[in-house]
Amino acid sequence: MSLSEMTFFERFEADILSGKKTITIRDASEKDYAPGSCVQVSTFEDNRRFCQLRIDSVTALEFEQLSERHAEQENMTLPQLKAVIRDIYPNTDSLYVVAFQLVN
Ligand SMILES: CC(=O)Nc1ccn([C@@H]2O[C@H](CO)[C@@H](O)[C@H]2O)c(=O)n1
Repeated sequence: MSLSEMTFFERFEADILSGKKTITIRDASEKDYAPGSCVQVSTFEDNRRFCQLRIDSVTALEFEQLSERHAEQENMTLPQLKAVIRDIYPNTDSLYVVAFQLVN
């Protein structure tokens, strides 16, 4: 996927648009987003564009370092966040926290 595009599962759309979700945690395939750049955001399921985000930072993180702070920024509990990440990325512990803000 291009570095000016990002997809999210549709179930997170409302939290992103309301500003409740301000990070996403990805694997190494998405670690190269450039801080300061804007990305077009679409749903994973039907590729429907729903917003633009500005990338604030991309920070390496091991699964075991996931904290309550990350969960808060995901609008989840820590056990929920860990379960979601294990589900999406069952085969790696090397993750990246992508912090963003909504454009407009
Ligand atoms: C659709 C796609 O390509 N990939 C992903 C990967 C992750 N995420 C979300 O980021 C957080 C931490 O992983 C959680 O909120 C995840 O559900 C997502 O929505 N879409």
